Amino acid sequence: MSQQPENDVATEPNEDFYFDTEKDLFPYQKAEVLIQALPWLEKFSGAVVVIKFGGNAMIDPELEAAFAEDVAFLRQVGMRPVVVHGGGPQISQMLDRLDIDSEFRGGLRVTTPEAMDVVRMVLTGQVQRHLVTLMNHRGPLAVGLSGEDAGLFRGRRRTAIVDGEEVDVGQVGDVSAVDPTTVAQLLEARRIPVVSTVAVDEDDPSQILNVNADTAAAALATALGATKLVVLTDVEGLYAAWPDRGSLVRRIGTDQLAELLPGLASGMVPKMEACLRAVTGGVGQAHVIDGRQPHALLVEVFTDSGIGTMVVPGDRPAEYEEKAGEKEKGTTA
Ligand SMILES: Nc1ncnc2c1ncn2[C@@H]1O[C@H](COP(=O)(O)OP(=O)(O)O)[C@@H](O)[C@H]1O
Ligand SMILES: CC(=O)N[C@@H](CCC(=O)OP(=O)(O)O)C(=O)O
Repeated sequence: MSQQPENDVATEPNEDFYFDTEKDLFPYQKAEVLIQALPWLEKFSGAVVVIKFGGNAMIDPELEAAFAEDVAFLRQVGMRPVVVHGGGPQISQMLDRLDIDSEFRGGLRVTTPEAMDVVRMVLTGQVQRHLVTLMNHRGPLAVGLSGEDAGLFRGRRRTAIVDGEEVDVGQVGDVSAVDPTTVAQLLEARRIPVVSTVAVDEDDPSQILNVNADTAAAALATALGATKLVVLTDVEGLYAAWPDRGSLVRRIGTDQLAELLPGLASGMVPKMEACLRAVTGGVGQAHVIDGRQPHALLVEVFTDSGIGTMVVPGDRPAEYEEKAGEKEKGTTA
């Protein structure tokens, strides 16, 4: 999806964020940071957090390493992180190398049987393996799973909507059923599951389907009764009037998000749909945050102000950047 034209106007990450904690923080400020984290450490102890890591964030090795550290940190302080990864740019690169045509319609990759082989190979054989190895630098905790494993994801073919018309996009599906047993068992064993988003076709179990990773992350978060879904992307969050930078939404209720959705441009649609589905499905809160900022995940979870866009249940008018107060401490599922 990152190939879409909206990306041309993506905002630049804030360079001021890069600082050296040893040089730039006085010792008492370090203590301040730790103290600020305390209520969140208490609140999220034992919480299941599903994190969607997009293919765009994986292009930068430093960001990837920071992400792996953040996930290890969450696990180390007693949370139960689950990583669901994308890999759109990596799939496109491999399709190009193999000279296989690839295009997106309505935000979904048109997936021929030949392209599906490449999607499966890149997601489970390349991207997932790479993330598992990276995360295991800090201890042998990460275990890779595909949606094909132990009935994790079953799917149904879907079409795309382009200019109001239904369009066939081939072997592309929506998640129709999730069996989270194996993921839950891994969490129980204090492992970190790393999930690729291929689903078995419910109507023809000899076939597999390509599922958008945001959609799959939401389905898994719902099935696990997760406390939080966090989607990392390449923009600060949801802009209500994209690309007007003054319209960054800090917090929004599901009712208002449902009203906003039909007017959104395609890049944000699967992400906001995923947040909406997860929170209406019982996940306490969903966040879209800027994966271009190192340690964005830790900032979101452990600081009072949080970052990005937070989706909460029910009727809450959108709050914009300057109006947002302290982030809401959602209910633990
Ligand atoms: N209303 C909006 N708010 C924020 N970003 C938007 C909006 N509409 C479209 N976009 C685009 O969506 C992009 C994120 O989607 P995508 O590229 O598919 O992300 P990812 O690769 O992380 O899945 C942003 O970079 C931006 O260009
Ligand atoms: C159906 C569909 O479009 N599937 C996506 C799956 C990967 C994905 O969603 O990756 P990102 O999160 O990096 O975009 C694709 O083929 O690119």
